[in-house]
Amino acid sequence: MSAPTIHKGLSGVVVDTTGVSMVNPDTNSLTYRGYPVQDLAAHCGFEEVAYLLWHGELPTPAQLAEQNQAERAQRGLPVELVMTLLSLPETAHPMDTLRTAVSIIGANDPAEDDNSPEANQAKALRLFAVLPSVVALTQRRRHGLLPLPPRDDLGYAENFLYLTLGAVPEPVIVRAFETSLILYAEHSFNASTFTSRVVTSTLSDLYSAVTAAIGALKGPLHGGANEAVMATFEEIGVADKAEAWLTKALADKRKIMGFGHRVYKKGDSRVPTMRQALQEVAELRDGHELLDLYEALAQAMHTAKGLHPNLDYPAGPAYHLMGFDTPVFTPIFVAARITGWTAHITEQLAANSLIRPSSTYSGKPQRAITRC
Ligand SMILES: CC(=O)SCCNC(=O)CCNC(=O)[C@H](O)C(C)(C)COP(=O)(O)OP(=O)(O)OC[C@H]1O[C@@H](n2cnc3c(N)ncnc32)[C@H](O)[C@@H]1OP(=O)(O)O
Ligand SMILES: O=C([O-])CC(=O)C(=O)O
Repeated sequence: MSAPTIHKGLSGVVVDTTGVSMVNPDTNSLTYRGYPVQDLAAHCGFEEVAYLLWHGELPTPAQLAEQNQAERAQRGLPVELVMTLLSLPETAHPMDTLRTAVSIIGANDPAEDDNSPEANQAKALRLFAVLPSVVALTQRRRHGLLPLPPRDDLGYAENFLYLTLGAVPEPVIVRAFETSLILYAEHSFNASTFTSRVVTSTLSDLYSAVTAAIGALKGPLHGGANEAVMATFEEIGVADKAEAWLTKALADKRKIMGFGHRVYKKGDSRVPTMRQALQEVAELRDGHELLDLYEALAQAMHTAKGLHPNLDYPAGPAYHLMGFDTPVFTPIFVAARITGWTAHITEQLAANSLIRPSSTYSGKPQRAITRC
């Protein structure tokens, strides 16, 4: 019998179908429920995109109004949750705080184990509504500030920025932020989404699946890269030093965060839209030096390795210029991706099969016990 072929990292393995989104590396395209993500970023709000991912169609004005009303009503954090989150060490990474928050919200939900589509949609909307408050709490705590109460007169992106930064910024910043949320919302069977589907496939609950997905997203080979990109920029300093820095980093066999992708080999479909948003933020926030460094490193990386930036590369500096602290970049990604994760959890449950792949044994041959 010939040995089975092993696909390390499940690379190229098709494990299921999905109707949520399609990533096409040949045409460098990404569609959510059939709509190109660039069109959604140009014409829709993040709340509409969330509705689309959950329900399969863009909302009518009445459907959007109903969702917005329910979302705005659930933005606040219960006092006990705030107290528990503030009891975590100040050194806790905001991703750990976020993961803990989801776990606590789940433990307090009497419908936690109800896996009906209706109950899970209610949980998805609740997490969607509340996560910006948790992200904002983590940034404000870093500055010795208490959380602000959410504002139900503001849209999702505006309220998120207000809660974190203490004021609603210029419309250009709001739109660039909203663009990033739309681009981050969904990306087929990426590692964190797949994690959420694995957990769901055991018929566990939605909060457990999301908690696990947050853990998967935290790693620098996945969502954590948007924070690592900023660390790279800080290490390099100025554009003139990018090429020499890269030569040494590659000689040291370092991974350059924000470059490369498991699926896209000719460039990430979302980068041009986010690069444009970064440009607009940089023009408003005196970010020309950072933009020069961005271009210098991207050019050097292309020359040295033929590798293209992924979405984390423009998102990191854009968030920095908007006023976010680096440790909240990946939590912002969570707040956006909660829409995609929960759409996949619902899809997994609708046609479930336990996810349990096989392996080839590579350990010691069978042997007899001689010691105990
Ligand atoms: C939103 C997101 O999650 S997007 C991804 C964010 N992650 C990052 O930016 C982390 C940096 N990038 C990487 O580590 C990788 O490109 C990954 C993990 C994203 C994809 O990994 P893979 O699909 O396994 O990469 P792939 O097989 O295409 O790698 C080909 C070669 O390029 C190298 N390579 C790929 N990305 C990078 C990088 N960022 N820096 C240096 N070398 C790299 C690999 O080491 C490999 O080299 P080798 O053939 O000498 O071993
Ligand atoms: O698809 C992936 O592997 C990673 C990614 O870009 C995402 O999750 O947005």
